[in-house]
Amino acid sequence: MTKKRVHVAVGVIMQQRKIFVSKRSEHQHQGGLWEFPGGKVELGESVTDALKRELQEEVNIVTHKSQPFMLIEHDYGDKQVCLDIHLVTDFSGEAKGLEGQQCQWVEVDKLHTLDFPAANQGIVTKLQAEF
Ligand SMILES: Nc1nc2c([nH]c(=O)n2[C@@H]2O[C@H](COP(=O)(O)OP(=O)(O)OP(=O)(O)O)[C@@H](O)[C@H]2O)c(=O)[nH]1
Ligand SMILES: [Mg+2]
Repeated sequence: MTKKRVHVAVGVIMQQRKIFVSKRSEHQHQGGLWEFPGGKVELGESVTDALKRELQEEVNIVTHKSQPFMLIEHDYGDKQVCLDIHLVTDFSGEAKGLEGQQCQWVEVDKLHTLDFPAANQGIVTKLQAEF
């Protein structure tokens, strides 16, 4: 049986050494863990467009500038994901959870104190090494 493989646009929203994170709801895949906002890239959609759409839908911001940061392939067993992670360096609007999810701005230095899905470990490590 072939496993589902999902291409995900993920946004690291950064402002003055703080990063905006939200909590996945319990019923979602990897529920109850913190995440960088984002979601699935739809058929025929570019990653940049998917990122812009998801960030507007989930956390209320309009992305003006983003740049590729890293790509992570991870197999959860029940699901295989390809996280296409982008740094969001310019946006407008106040970041807030539009889907009832808990959100917070967290210092880069404190990112490792939050519980993220396993696939995110590499993102936290790279962010703390570079910023
Ligand atoms: N958005 C996001 N998804 C992540 C992260 N890390 C990670 O493993 N994922 C996985 O990526 C997959 C897709 O993301 P998603 O659930 O946000 O997709 P979506 O917004 O389109 O929502 P939906 O599932 O309700 O349609 C999930 O299986 C999720 O567990 C992360 O930091 N951010
Ligand atoms: Mg999502």
